[in-house]
Amino acid sequence: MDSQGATLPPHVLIFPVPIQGHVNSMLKLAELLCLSGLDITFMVSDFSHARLLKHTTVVSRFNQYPGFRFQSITDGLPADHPRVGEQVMDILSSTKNITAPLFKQMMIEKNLFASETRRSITCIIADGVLTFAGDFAEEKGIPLIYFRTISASSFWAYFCIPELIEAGEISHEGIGMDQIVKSVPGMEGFLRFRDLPSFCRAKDINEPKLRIAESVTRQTTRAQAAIFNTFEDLERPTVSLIRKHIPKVFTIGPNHSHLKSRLAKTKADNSVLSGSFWAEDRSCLDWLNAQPPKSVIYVSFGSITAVTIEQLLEFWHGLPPKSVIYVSFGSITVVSREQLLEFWHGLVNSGQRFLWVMRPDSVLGEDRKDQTLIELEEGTKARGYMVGWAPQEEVLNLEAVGGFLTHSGWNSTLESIVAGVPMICWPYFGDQTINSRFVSEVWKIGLDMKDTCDRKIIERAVRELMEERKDEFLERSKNLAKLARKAVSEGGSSYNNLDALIDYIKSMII
Ligand SMILES: O=c1ccn([C@@H]2O[C@H](COP(=O)(O)OP(=O)(O)O[C@H]3O[C@H](CO)[C@@H](O)[C@H](O)[C@H]3O)[C@@H](O)[C@H]2O)c(=O)[nH]1
Ligand SMILES: C[C@H]1CC[C@@H]2C(C(=O)O)=CO[C@@H](O)[C@@H]21
Repeated sequence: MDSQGATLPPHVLIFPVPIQGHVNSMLKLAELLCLSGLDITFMVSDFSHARLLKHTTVVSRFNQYPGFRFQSITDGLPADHPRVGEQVMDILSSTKNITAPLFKQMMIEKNLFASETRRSITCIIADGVLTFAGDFAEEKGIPLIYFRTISASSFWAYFCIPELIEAGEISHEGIGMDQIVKSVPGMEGFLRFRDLPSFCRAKDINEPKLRIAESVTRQTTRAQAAIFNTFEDLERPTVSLIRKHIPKVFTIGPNHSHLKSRLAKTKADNSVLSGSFWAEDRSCLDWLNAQPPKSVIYVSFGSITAVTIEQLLEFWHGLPPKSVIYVSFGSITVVSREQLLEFWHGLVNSGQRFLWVMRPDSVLGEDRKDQTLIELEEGTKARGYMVGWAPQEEVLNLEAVGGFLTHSGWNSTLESIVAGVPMICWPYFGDQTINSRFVSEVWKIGLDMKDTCDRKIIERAVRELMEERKDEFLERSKNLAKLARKAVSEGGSSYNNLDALIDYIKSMII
């Protein structure tokens, strides 16, 4: 590097798993690093890139940062792959088998993205699940930091899979799902078998999902450091245990709130960029603003969850009168035309007002918003509101929203915590089953109805959250929200940890 090059900033490659929840939090990290003047190459799948270009303002947003570039690459799945429900797991094998060799070739051919104005990559921040990015970093001697986008507690439970297997605590048949798990240190008091990450619900200890979760998590220790989208006051005991295995752990979250806090110091506009893969319908904000304070429950199952129509009908029938419901099936759910109609009738017959998020492409066999959906929208207007995709973070911060019925994806959980909104959790898979246990038993800011989908249970849960125990839930949620905001403000733990991370990245330039 010549004398001019010596003054160039570090150049970080950020590489998320191309799924909504992962891209969202890693885009926020990218902007946080851009604000500190680092050069960033953000590697994203062709599929997600096209979605971002179509539905967000990423281009104009990142044009403000001359050191930022997108680089797209295939996710290895055919264009028409649904990327929803359980099938989302295909992304792990397709990226490993197809993306990995292309990534390696691209990195070599492009000389690690070096140019006149940019160093070659000085550090890779890879999604903790993308082990091939770690292999490449190791092979080329490039400093590696893993960013696992789930909670520290979920990560820790995955990390303890070998101990769970050793203690015979994986195959819980005959033991009972409500028995307490003993082999996850720090969680002996409250973690039941049903709360373990869903991949631990294996009949056989050699089940591929279990073994992949174990190996992917354990290999994190080869990185020089790890980043978590969490904050010390939220998960301190678990983070301390992780630090015994990975000495450099940077807790810098909640990323969306941290970005807002940093933008407020440096830019006139501190609005946080949406990384939505779908077009946000902002008209629901006006509708929500017209509702009484804390009267609305927001329902969203994130971007991967797939539910059956029977389960959905149970939800709608169970909701109490005079509560307004926000309904979102996230980005992954698909239903048939017939199921959709059944669902809609169930919803309308339940007599509730609701705000319903229904993606136009979520009806199986329909590529466009067809007549059925238009009719449903019309019919829904009488009782509520329907949108294709919501600006969730903004929705949660509106005065009208008093509860969030969520699938407990980690971003949704953090967004609800920052907004001080109590949750009813209906986890679908993976890390979500742990998150929901922490919401109900550790932070006590909501209810966990995992493994049930019964109208009576739902009705009871909604009444408990929105009426009977409303004040205590709101009080604790408000307190936790304060701690989250403190963490990302100047002098807070996440704020300081981000500064330390940036110094660390600078120190790694060879
Ligand atoms: O109508 C909607 C619904 C969702 N969102 C956003 O989409 C994101 C969804 O993220 P998350 O809540 O984490 O759900 P998933 O997309 O399902 O997340 C995947 O990735 C997460 C992070 O690894 C995991 O915790 C989850 O289990 C996994 O399913 C959030 O930022 C939401 O604000 C919207 O903007 N509008
Ligand atoms: C594709 C899913 C398998 C594991 C991933 C994950 C994680 O454990 O980091 C969380 O949620 C899913 O999006 C990912």
